[in-house]
Amino acid sequence: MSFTKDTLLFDLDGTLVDSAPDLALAVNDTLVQLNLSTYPESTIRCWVGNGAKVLIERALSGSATISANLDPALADKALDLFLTSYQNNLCIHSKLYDGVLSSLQTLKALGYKLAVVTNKPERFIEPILAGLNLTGLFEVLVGGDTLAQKKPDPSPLHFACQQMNVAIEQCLMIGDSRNDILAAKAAGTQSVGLTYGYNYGQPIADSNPEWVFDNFADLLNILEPVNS
Ligand SMILES: O=C(O)COP(=O)(O)O
Ligand SMILES: [Mg+2]
Repeated sequence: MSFTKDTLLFDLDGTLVDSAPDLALAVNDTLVQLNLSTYPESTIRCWVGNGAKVLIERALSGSATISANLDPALADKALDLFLTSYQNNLCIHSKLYDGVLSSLQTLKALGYKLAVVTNKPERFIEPILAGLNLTGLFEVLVGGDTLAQKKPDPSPLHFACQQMNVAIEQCLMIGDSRNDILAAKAAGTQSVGLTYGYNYGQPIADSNPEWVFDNFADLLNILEPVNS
């Protein structure tokens, strides 16, 4: 299967960047400051995907399912601590997945418009891209707090399209999480699911994206030069 699209919407965490080590450090730093027990990175990895607020609420609950008894004041305080801790340590251990930089450069050279649509707070996107040498590749950066809704809601995808003046049908969404695939389906466009990311420890194929790839560079096999 191949197709002609000219705009690529990329998820960030678990797709371009393995950010879980730094997210886990900030989560555990927060828990230590609150005199609560910490969790292994392998556990925290499975809590990433719905933005900072949900991540810290899962950590306070010790589970992917947020406790109904969670104290809202504690959750607010923990979120503040987490955001400060993460802000100060965005790119200590985070790294690009194999093939990301060269593939993005190739796709840009092939004529694609590139955008990031992440559930991560918007303020963190640019510093992380800068820390990993991805500055200047993307036309638009949409964060989890850019709009009132985040993925799996389709609004951030539509917003990215409006900013780039393209139709949603011209776009392909590329992500590691069911939130990316659900958002693409709700927006009415196709998606690629990458198997190496977070997705709550579940296979991304379960969400039925049009393509499933094990490596980021596999994208190059379906993307021909724009207007070729
Ligand atoms: O930070 C998160 O919870 C998820 O971010 P992502 O949408 O880039 O995967
Ligand atoms: Mg992701």
